[in-house]
Amino acid sequence: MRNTHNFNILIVDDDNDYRQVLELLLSNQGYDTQSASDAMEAMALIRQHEIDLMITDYRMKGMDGIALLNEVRRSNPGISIIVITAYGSVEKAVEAMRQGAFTYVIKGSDPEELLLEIEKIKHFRHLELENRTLKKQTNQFDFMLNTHHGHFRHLIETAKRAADSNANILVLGESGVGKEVLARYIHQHSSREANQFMAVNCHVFSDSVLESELFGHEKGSFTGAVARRIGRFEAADGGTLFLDEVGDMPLSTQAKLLRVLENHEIERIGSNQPLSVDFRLIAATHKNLDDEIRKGRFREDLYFRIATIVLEVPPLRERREDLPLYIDYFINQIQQDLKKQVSGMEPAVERFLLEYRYPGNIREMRNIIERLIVLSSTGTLMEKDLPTPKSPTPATGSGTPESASEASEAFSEDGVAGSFRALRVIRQEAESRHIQEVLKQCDYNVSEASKILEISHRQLNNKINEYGLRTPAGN
Ligand SMILES: Nc1ncnc2c1ncn2[C@@H]1O[C@H](COP(=O)(O)OP(=O)(O)OP(=O)(O)O)[C@@H](O)[C@H]1O
Repeated sequence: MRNTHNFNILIVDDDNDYRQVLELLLSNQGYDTQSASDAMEAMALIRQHEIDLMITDYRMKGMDGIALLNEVRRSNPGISIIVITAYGSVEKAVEAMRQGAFTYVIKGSDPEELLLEIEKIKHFRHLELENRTLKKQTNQFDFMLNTHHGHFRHLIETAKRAADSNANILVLGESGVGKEVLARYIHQHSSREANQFMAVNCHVFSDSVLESELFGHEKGSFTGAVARRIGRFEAADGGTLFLDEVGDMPLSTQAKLLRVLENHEIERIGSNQPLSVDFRLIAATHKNLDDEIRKGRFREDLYFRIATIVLEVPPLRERREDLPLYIDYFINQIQQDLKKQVSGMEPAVERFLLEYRYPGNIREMRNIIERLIVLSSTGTLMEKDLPTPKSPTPATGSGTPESASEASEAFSEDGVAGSFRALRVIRQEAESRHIQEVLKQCDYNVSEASKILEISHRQLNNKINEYGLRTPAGN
């Protein structure tokens, strides 16, 4: 059974039988449904309920499906729309898509097709929500300009200036330094701000899926292509395309990307109709692309295309002067998010936060502070809730115990508190091994693995980064 909770679908059709069949089909899948036999009734229901998706017949007495679609797009632009049409009026349905319908479905076709389209809509809505949340976060990132680190300040100022141009930007830096945050910051300070920021992580898709993600495909262009799909290049039209982990892109896709950047045109897989696209590319990688070029794994001509401006984000451990700024920022943010008041921290916690080397960079600092706040029952951040051995090993090593032997050192270190920390380390190791095994089982398909592990796609990506797990393409 699909996870369909809290997804409210309005069915509009003057054909009672068809409407009832659809209602039955969708409520059997666990969706909440409302139904209306004409446009007026539909509009009344939209005013009363929070509707996520409207499925409307094209041809109806009175106001037809297209007029209803236009009315809903104007009054409730957040509602996704699918148009149902009879055989023979496909051009009209395509017109409906041009007017803003997500897709069309032919009456009497396999119901599984409709269910798949609904799944897709849910997926897109989820991405949009994530996008909005990240965008809200990005609004607060002007605090980055308060940096005390000369090179980082210069970098942010360059990013802001570069935002005005249309130049392709390459962001380099270790995992978790904030490359995506910087990319969003650039988008937000650019003239494309009102349009999409479309992020694609090249590392999480297998080679063929990556191409279909980027270019989209026509229905029937390969097994499993049950409906037309708009790719990310097209979806980023007018906005910014963020290609994360571009160093992991297979050579064949690199060649195709280069052509798109040269011609500003794409063809969906299974179509030979060129479509012009206009997006600004920001690419990012934690890899050393010079090395990759030398080893023949990255095209030099593509490098020159994507690297008009290169921004290299320094690791957090090289910006020690900024640690107090970030610590305060995250404590403020997280206490607001969790609605929990932080009254202070034990001196050992402060020492730790200021001396730790943060191999996972800003992402790791955020996680550590979040954990300290979640675990604190008194409002004071406590040493016992720190995730690693007490000594932060500021000068050498990563500061995170990486092996069972390090864990067992922590184990013998200081009685009960040490034992808890060691257990935590062992648990993290077990978790990392388990995730690696599941990934392997699923042939490194992150979506499939996240389902088995019962965590979100994003959480799994974070774990992959946190534990430095690499799929074969990343090795
Ligand atoms: N300047 C910043 N201000 C606030 N939070 C930040 C900042 N930079 C990074 N973060 C936090 O760190 C997390 C990681 O950032 P981001 O995803 O941008 O890093 P990344 O370098 O793109 O990582 P990866 O290479 O693993 O994709 C974000 O979710 C965000 O919470």
